[in-house]
Amino acid sequence: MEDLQLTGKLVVLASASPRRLEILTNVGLRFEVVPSWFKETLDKRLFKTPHEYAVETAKQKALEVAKRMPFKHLKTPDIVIGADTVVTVDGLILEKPVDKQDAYRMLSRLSGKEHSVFTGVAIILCHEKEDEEIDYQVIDFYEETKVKFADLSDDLLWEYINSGEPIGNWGHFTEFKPCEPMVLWTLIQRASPCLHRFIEIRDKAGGYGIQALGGMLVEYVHGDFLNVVGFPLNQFCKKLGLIFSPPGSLTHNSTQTSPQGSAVDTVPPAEPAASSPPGSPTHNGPPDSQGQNIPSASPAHNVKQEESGRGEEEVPWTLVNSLSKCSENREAEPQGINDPAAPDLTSRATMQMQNVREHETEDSKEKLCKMIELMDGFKASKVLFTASKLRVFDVLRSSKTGELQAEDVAQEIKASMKGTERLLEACVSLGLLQRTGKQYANTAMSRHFLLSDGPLSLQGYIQHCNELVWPLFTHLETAVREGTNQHEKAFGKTSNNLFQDAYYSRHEVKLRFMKAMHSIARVSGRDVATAFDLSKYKTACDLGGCTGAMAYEFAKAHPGLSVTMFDLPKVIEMSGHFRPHDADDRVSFVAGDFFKDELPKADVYILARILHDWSDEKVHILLSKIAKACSPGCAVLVSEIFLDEDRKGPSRGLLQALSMTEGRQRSASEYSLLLKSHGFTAAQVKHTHNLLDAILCVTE
Ligand SMILES: C[S@@+](CC[C@H](N)C(=O)[O-])C[C@H]1O[C@@H](n2cnc3c(N)ncnc32)[C@H](O)[C@@H]1O
Repeated sequence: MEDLQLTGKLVVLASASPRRLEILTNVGLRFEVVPSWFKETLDKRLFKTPHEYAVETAKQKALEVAKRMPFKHLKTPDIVIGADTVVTVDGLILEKPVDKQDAYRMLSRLSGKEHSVFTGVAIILCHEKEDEEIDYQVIDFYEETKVKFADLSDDLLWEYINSGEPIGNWGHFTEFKPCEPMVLWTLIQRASPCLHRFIEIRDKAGGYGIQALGGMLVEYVHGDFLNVVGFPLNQFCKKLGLIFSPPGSLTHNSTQTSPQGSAVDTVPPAEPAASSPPGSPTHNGPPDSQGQNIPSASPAHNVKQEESGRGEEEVPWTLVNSLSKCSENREAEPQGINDPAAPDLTSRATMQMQNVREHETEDSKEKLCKMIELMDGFKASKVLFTASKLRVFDVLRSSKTGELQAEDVAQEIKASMKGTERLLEACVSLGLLQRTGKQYANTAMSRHFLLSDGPLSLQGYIQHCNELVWPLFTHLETAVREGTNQHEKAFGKTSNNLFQDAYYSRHEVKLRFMKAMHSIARVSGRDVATAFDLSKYKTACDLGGCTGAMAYEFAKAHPGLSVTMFDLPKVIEMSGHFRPHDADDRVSFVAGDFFKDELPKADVYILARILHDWSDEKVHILLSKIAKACSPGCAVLVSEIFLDEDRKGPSRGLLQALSMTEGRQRSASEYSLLLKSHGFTAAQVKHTHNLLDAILCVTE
């Protein structure tokens, strides 16, 4: 039996469930946790069977993460695992109770009866194609386990409900942050709903947790016990074994014959992760009987652990392989406490207490992980800044094979061998580079965002962070004590007007600032430009449009729209440097000061990253001027980082506020109120899940 490994692959669990995490961790799988944002709102009536519903939900959860990660986390996973567990009884699907009454309703329905627990699992294989589009292949299956509850008195039920377990006995909410390297710009990009966000873990389908106190309610379990806990490990391992079997040994017959159902689909890259009912192209589509859509573990994947630099605790693949080769037929023998080998009730209770302790340990490990990440965050950021500044990513790209040894890189970047090696190794650990043997190469994420001439290059913004934001943050303590911006301390110069005094006083600083704005506008511009239907408008004016990157995105997205880009004369004189090769002549440039000069006439005024920079007083001056220039039906589109309504995130916005001069960050409803006070109403808000969100309001 060949040993197969997931070495070097980025495996992601798209679930915040500590139980799933524990089950997979226990078998030695190394993975990251990125909880899915997919809302479990599929219409159950559209599904013929409960397992179809669970499988579809699992698939949508996993796809949402697979599609979000390249943009929000700046890395493409190799494998994303999604799961959804439902309990069914009397033809009803029970999910997670929302409160104690709901838990009582569910548990009393289960009392004295046998019910089924279905877990749908989706394994998404992500393949980056040559054009950097990503192919998603879906392997899904489900597992059913039958569980019988004893007759439960009301007193017992309430005692159990009041223990807190049915709706989360480690607190209803837990602060969750997966263990990942914290790179400043990763933070900036993805912190929003992922970091510092409270994620519900009261995730007990049917309102009980069999692995803890809820186990005492159970008379018998027929089938996979771990399936009831939340993840059918046995069948999952078999499927993994099939997927990563050596070429030739792959069979997909199981997708047609397995009683537990399994399907292989390819999802087109452009497809949104929206909910889709069964029968949609991605649901239970025909399996690829030739196996062509399934990647096999090629010898290249079987790199030795010491070469890969990852994974000393690999999955015991011999076991996984054996499982995968086992007959697909389920064993008819019941498992659980009817099984003579199963532990008696007392020892089960002891095991459950042990489980509680293990969960607590896991919980504190997660917290420690987060602490370490926070403590080391600045080092990671500086590694990124330094590697970018030394052009490490460009140097690797320019080599013939796309990979170089440390000494060649050292020579190219004119740095010491020892220092370069350390830098490259640190980059590998942060996912910025990959290493095979002694050869270093860019990762997909670096190719995407870190090459200086890439269409989505963040180099400009990274250098701005390095040269301007970093020195400001070294004076954070004073900034907090004094409540002021620390430009003078950091740069030996006061800045009353951020742009005139700080950014535009020297040519190279201005160019750097413009490059920074340009890179953010290139990365976020399309999502902002397509956030709303602007087809009824003919003209737009992008106030403070800087290099015009956003204006070009609007022109591209709206064929009937002409866009005037308006900015200070010092900026307009340089904006030609940033003109795209396919520049649209519907974009024109006007120089002026939006506080003092007359504004160009337009149907829509765009304010992208403008309002947060100014005091309330100046914001009102600007909005009054826009309101005056508008005729009825005109609109204002504001694009900013929108704070959550409770101002608890995203940290990207709140961290940025720490180095602000006179401005401040606002939530969508604060922007809406602000605009309303100038006669702009009927707010439409778009959270783009990119760097900037958007709000559109119209004049009455
Ligand atoms: C934070 S940048 C945003 C750039 C651009 N809107 C974007 O999203 O990429 C602010 C812009 O406002 C411009 N700006 C600042 N003060 C201005 C003024 N008084 N009149 C016109 N533009 C101004 C700056 O030159 C700069 O381009």
